[in-house]
Amino acid sequence: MLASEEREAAIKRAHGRSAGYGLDAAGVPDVSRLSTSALGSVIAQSQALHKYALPVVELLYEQIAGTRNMVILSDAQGVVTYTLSDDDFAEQAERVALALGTIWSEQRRGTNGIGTAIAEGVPILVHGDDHYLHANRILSCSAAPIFNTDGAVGGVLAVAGDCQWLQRHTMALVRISAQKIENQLCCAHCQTGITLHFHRRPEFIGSLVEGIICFTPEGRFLSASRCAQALIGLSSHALGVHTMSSLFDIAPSFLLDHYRTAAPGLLQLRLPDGVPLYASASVRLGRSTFDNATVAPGESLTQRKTAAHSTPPRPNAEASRQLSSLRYLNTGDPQMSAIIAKLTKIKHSDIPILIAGETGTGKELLAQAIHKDSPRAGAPFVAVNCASLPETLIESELFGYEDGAFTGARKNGNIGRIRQANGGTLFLDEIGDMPLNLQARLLRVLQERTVMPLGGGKPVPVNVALICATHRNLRDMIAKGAFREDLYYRLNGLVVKLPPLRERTDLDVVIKKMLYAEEQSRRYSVASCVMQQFKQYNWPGNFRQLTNLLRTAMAMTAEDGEIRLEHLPDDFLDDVRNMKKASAAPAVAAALPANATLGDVELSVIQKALEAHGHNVSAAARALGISRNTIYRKLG
Ligand SMILES: Nc1ncnc2c1ncn2[C@@H]1O[C@H](COP(=O)(O)OP(=O)(O)OP(=O)(O)O)[C@@H](O)[C@H]1O
Repeated sequence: MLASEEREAAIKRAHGRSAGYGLDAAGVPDVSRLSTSALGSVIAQSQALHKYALPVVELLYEQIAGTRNMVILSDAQGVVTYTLSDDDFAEQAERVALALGTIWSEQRRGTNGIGTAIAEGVPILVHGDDHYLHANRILSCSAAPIFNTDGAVGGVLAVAGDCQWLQRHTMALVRISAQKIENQLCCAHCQTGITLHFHRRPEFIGSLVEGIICFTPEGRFLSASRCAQALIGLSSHALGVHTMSSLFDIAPSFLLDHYRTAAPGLLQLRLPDGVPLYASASVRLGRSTFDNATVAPGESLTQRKTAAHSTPPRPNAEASRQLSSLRYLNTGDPQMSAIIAKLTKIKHSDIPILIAGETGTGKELLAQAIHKDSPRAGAPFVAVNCASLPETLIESELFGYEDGAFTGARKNGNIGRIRQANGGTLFLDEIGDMPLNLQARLLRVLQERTVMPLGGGKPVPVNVALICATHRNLRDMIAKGAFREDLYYRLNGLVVKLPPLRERTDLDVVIKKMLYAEEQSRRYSVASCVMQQFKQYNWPGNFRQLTNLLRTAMAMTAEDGEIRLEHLPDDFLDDVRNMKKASAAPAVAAALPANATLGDVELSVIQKALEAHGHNVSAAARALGISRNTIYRKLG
């Protein structure tokens, strides 16, 4: 909305343009209107705009009904394509030819709400004598351009009425409504793909000022709302060369994993310049839509209600969402049942929890389930992977920093992940990878319950529940002087060790739930000979590998949805064959010394996979169900 001097300047410019068009201010206005067929084709061209704008127009009308006003929708040339008005204003509107098919461009009508909003490209109030043509000075018009995602004006939303009845808040209502329409037009670009709703402050997500950005399922840029362009600092045109990874440093597969977790809270993203953002996402793939509503693996993924797709949640899905997440993870394996029983007992206390287990066994998923079942469920769950952050960044990332604490530090500083988790749960994944000097700082935070940001300032009190995870043997690390004993005893209030997939006795139930979570609109099943192979396989990548394998196999199935041997990837079948000759992981483990750590076993499995795939890292990563980066990291 323009400040009053800016508005006056805009009106002045509009008068200049109107005079330039040779209009006679005191003359009879051109009130001609399009023929019915010409108007029909204009409306047909505005179909997308109408689809998303009309519900908003009706809502807007409800707010101004009875105030001698009319809500108007025009196309980008100022042709009125839709009106909704009070009867007592209709006569006045008729007098100035404010009707369907009339053209309110500045060229025809001089300074006026619709035409001037198009010419200036901003929301504007044109009131009484602001109008260039004397005949229109009985009007007051609040108009806002509706921008397409490419930045061009696609139409105008306006409220026009008797100038003696000006309602001060009308301009704000029109501007908000136009923005609502723009946001919906932006989301409409994403019939299949990923839509991120984001803002620097979590409380603004879901509000009108959130940024909306859409990507294809592969992560290519599709569209961005104006707020998104402003928050990112790039125009829609400049965003065109970006992908989800280049902008936010996350891959679409990460999002899919995120929405299969038990408590997919807000995502925490970072722009290339380091600015942190909070985001929620809606992923629409084929007939499945899932988003930030609570989704546990195996539960029905939440069907997001939109005007276009509205599927009521199924009663059983509703019921299963009532189950606690920990109970949900209890699928009948005795080791898991024992873990869940222990965790359930302490879920109301803030006892630090240490989760051990091989890669992909569901450590983060369990941590989220613990958080979701705890009294802290309404507060943030903040996960930090100590292995994936460069050593130089862990400190600033965790503890935050003051303005100008170091070269390259962001203006206004950064509160750090520990403070972001205040009131909630801090999950430190791969805690064994935390450098020794930071272990000392973390210990101080846990003892003193305060954080001291880098670059000075006062200690800030924090209140977090701590859950850590590791695939390493921390006791061995302590013996080697690589992990602080005092920190270890602070972290291990309760230690639970997640069983690897090959030891789980509930594979049938788990797979059934996973298939259902992937796709509820179709029934999938696993042929018994395939299940037999699954049970014999050693699953070095654990759940992560199983998830990837099932996704691929599901895409291969025929009409009946049964996963048969021919639907499994060749490298998996090769692995199964090789393993039958000599069961890989136990053999690897057996070949290692008795005091070998989980890390040693992992390393051997990775080396074996590399050998089996001719040292092709991508093929080995695929076979293990882990990323190439993980292989490089583990080998490094
Ligand atoms: N019980 C389960 N049922 C279904 N999917 C699961 C289960 N446990 C884990 N997964 C899936 O497996 C993948 C890996 O899980 P998660 O990240 O929790 O493992 P992790 O042990 O933390 O892995 P890493 O050690 O590599 O960080 C995720 O996609 C997760 O959703």
